[in-house]
Amino acid sequence: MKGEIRLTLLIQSTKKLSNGVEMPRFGLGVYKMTEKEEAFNAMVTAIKSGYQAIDTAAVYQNEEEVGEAVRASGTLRKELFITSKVWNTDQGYDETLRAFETTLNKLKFDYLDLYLTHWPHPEKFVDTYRAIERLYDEKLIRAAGVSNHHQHHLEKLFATANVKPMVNQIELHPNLCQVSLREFCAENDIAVTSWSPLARGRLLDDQTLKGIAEKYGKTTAQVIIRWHLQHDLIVIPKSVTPERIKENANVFDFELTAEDMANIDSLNKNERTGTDPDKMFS
Ligand SMILES: NC(=O)C1=CN([C@@H]2O[C@H](COP(=O)(O)OP(=O)(O)OC[C@H]3O[C@@H](n4cnc5c(N)ncnc54)[C@H](OP(=O)(O)O)[C@@H]3O)[C@@H](O)[C@H]2O)C=CC1
Ligand SMILES: O=C1CO[C@H](CO)[C@@H](O)[C@@H]1O
Repeated sequence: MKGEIRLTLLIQSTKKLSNGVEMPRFGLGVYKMTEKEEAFNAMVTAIKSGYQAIDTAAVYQNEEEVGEAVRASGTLRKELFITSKVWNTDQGYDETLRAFETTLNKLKFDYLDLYLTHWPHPEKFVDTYRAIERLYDEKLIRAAGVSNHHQHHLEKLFATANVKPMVNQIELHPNLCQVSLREFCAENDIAVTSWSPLARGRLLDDQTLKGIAEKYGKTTAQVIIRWHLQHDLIVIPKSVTPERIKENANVFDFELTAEDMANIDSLNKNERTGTDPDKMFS
């Protein structure tokens, strides 16, 4: 019990976004949680274990379960940070406003903490973000952001946006370190969230990571999550397995040395598990 309380306190570390909103550095990703009961149980387990953030999207088809899990968790809505995203087929100004309303209705919330353009649709991402800015101005979302945006997409947004995106959620893990995009985001005060932080499980048998994990008495997943946190990234590992949900959160009681951070950095191969945003719509 004592250990659980300690873990809960430790995982409540936040990153201050450019507008001053505190975003939890650690949360639960819920992609592929489409089986309703499994999704609901995983989300409740996470919140009860101290997770303060959930990352969903309209296309994940589990926004209802997110809302239900929040209400069933015994944690106040305002203690949690919920992100969702507008899917590609709903992009455009009016379409995004409508999609947001649907999302809010599914969640049965009266606001979202963060809303993102899921992918930069070449003809529509600027208008999509304009709608997200309107939602921000109307205080329906606490922070405005994007996902899968390269530097050139962000530069295009900067030319028209009144408010720079506060977050860019991109694929990022030791095989895809995204160094230059991370630097560009830092220069522009855009927080970076790592999606597929465990490379969808593909990195868990890596020998370098296994060796480092052994040294700290941690698992490979915990070492990777710690690597994200020490790089000032927001990290949202997904798991439906109760033990793993707890394991992934148990990363606040050790620190990787600079040498181990550099060893993990050296695993970079610029290798994606998902699609390059520039190829998503071609
Ligand atoms: N913006 C975007 O375009 C995208 C956003 N995302 C977001 O990022 C989140 C995370 O990315 P995701 O693609 O889900 O992949 P992750 O890198 O988080 O890996 C998830 C996989 O790793 C397994 N796993 C998790 N923890 C452990 C552990 N401790 N030990 C062993 N295996 C483990 C899970 O299995 P199991 O569940 O069976 O336990 C699952 O198979 C998504 O859920 C979503 O919220 C993801 C993709 C694109
Ligand atoms: O969030 C997501 C989950 O993964 C999907 C398949 O790769 C992506 O298209 C989507 O962006």
